[in-house]
Amino acid sequence: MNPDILRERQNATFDIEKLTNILDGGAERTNRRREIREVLVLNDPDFDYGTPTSLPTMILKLREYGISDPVEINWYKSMYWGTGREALGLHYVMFLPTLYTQCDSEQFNKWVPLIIGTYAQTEMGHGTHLRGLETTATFDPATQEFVMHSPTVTSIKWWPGGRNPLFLPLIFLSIPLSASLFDLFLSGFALPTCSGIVIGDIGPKFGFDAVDNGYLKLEHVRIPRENMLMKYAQVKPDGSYVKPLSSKLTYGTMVFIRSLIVGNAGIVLSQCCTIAIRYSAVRHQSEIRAGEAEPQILDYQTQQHKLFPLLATAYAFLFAGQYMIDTYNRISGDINQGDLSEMPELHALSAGLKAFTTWTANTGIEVCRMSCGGHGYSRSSALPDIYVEFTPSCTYEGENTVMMLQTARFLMKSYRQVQAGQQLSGAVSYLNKVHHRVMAPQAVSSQLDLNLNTLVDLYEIRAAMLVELAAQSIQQESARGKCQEDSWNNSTIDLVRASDAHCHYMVLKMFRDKVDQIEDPGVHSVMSTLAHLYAIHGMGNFTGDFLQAGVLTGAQVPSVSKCLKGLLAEVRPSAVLLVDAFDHHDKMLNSVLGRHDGNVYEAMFEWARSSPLNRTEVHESFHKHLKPLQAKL
Ligand SMILES: CCCCCCCCCC/C=C\CCCCCCC/C=C/C(=O)SCCNC(=O)CCNC(=O)[C@H](O)C(C)(C)COP(=O)(O)OP(=O)(O)OC[C@H]1O[C@@H](n2cnc3c(N)ncnc32)[C@H](O)[C@@H]1OP(=O)(O)O
Ligand SMILES: Cc1cc2nc3c(=O)[nH]c(=O)nc-3n(C[C@H](O)[C@H](O)[C@H](O)COP(=O)(O)OP(=O)(O)OC[C@H]3O[C@@H](n4cnc5c(N)ncnc54)[C@H](O)[C@@H]3O)c2cc1C
Repeated sequence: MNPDILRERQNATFDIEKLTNILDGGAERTNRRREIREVLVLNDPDFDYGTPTSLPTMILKLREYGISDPVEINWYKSMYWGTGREALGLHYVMFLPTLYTQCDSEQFNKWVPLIIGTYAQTEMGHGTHLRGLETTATFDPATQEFVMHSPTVTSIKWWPGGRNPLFLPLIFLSIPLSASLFDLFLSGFALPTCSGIVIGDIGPKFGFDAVDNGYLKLEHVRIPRENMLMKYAQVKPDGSYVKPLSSKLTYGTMVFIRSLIVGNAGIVLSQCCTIAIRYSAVRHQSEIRAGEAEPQILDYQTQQHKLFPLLATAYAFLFAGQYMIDTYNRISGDINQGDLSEMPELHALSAGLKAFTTWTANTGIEVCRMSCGGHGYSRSSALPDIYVEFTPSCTYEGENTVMMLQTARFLMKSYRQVQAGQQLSGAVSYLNKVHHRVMAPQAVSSQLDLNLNTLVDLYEIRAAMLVELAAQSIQQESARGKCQEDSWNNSTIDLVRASDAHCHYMVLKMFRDKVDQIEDPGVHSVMSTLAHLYAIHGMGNFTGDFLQAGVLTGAQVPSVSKCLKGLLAEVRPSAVLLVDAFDHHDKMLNSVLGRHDGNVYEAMFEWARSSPLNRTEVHESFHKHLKPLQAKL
């Protein structure tokens, strides 16, 4: 083991295993995760690490081991495929969940165990604006069939992931039977038997190469009436239409995956922090004091400033992911029982946190890569691949700006309710104080109060202030004679800013609530330091907001920076131990820089030598091209 890494792991001030247990949701979950990793994957003789041929093996193994819990599926898949993306991701996170949530019982029993499928919603002309989708589904009572058709070039289904030419069971979103509703259909196609279908691949992408995103053009293709997913809406044999309790129930799968993406952003950021911080502990470069040995780059304050706030953010997003999926499970359970009262709040929370966490993690991955210098740019670090696989999450499952505006819509509605004298509950209950001016900024002391509860209050006031400013912008636009829609559009910068601040407050509050639950003194102490770092770093990035909200004075601004530097120094001794607690296995990280033993240089040389380019001392291209050319000179 590298001596630097060894030294970093001495004198731990907290129990790493206990922190790993907290991240997993308990010691039993940690044991189960490791059992899946060590016994069911790494020690499985059939396991051929991450090669495409192992995909069918993985599916059969999941069934053989009876793994059906979504989280356990993800543990197994992420061990199997490491930081890459496997071709069946969409099957697991969209196709199956849609069948689970939108099929009636007869359809569920008929389809769920049997098929692999994709999710064809986006069209060439519309991805965000679902009410603009053009694919039609016209019911023919004479044959009891739906006629599926792509009337225009922009209606061609574009992007369905995992469009395996042999299996084409897919979930459709199609123009509705009635003007504002969407309905889901299972195609049941199996090529090449169906005529009227034109499919293909949309071509090379930025990344996401394990997934073959395709296109699908339908020319009056007929499918049985029974292929409409009929849990919430039905078309009767006589063609009569039974509307769902809410037209937004059709959007349920997107809310599910957005809820998963929040925690996934934390996982991906924790992977990158593991790589960058372990590497920074073994990389020596330049000098701090002339004549002395080159220091670990982790001892440079700028390197700590790059990485430690991201480390705190990774923990924050992992805890937010736990809160998000628990909230999703609770509210979707109520929806399943017909209680849709919290569906708007679930939509607003999942949409906002999906955008907030992916935007932040996306930027953070690049900071981790650049903090590793040239070796960070090498594929051996795994950081370029992680970035290329993660970055589309800012676009898919709801483009982030649009998602932030959906959250803003909920915040504006809530603000109006407070203005009308209503008492709010849930995540927006802090807006009640705005109305009664309880949010009047406290007379802040000359010293910045570092108590975590105080910091949460300051973020709450900042969010409330920005919500009020956005509402006032809309009101001012209306007062200038703008229609409601133009007033909204002319305020969307303010609206996104308000949603971002609302999500930032929510994430810090979740982090603080999780820290409060930690009983072990050592773990509580180090987590409390990270939560402070998360809050103070955000205050440094958005100082203007806090000044504008009147909760920070110009005289206090220098103390924010001073406090930040102190927290960075406080985290330094525990940095490697904090990434060890994420418990990412070397095989899954697949990173020369992030190895648990820190033996980077030896591994890097072996990695380079294993390249096909180095299979011979002199590359064949010399003999084939250069030598004949030289002979002619
Ligand atoms: C079972 C096994 C599971 C195994 C799981 C393993 C774990 C895996 C972990 C891996 C995690 C992450 C990896 C992810 C990899 C996934 C790869 C994904 C590939 C990509 C796929 C896709 O992109 S699929 C397509 C996605 N497309 C979208 O998201 C479209 C976005 N657009 C929309 O959602 C809507 O158009 C929009 C909401 C923007 C507007 O809708 P619209 O109907 O126009 O509504 P509005 O007019 O704006 O508003 C009207 C009112 O409706 C309310 N509302 C809107 N949406 C919802 C909703 N979803 N729920 C509830 N309410 C909604 C809105 O608030 C308005 O209400 P108001 O009261 O009138 O204000
Ligand atoms: C890797 C990847 C995999 C995908 N897999 C699938 C899949 O399996 N199945 C599937 O159905 N789809 C899939 N998609 C498609 C994805 O869902 C859409 O790309 C996404 O919903 C964004 O829609 P769009 O592409 O139409 O972008 P647009 O909505 O056209 O966005 C372009 C710009 O317009 C802005 N904009 C749009 N509407 C508004 C508004 N109301 N207010 C302000 N600004 C706005 C956006 O902010 C953005 O800046 C995938 C996409 C990617 C990148």
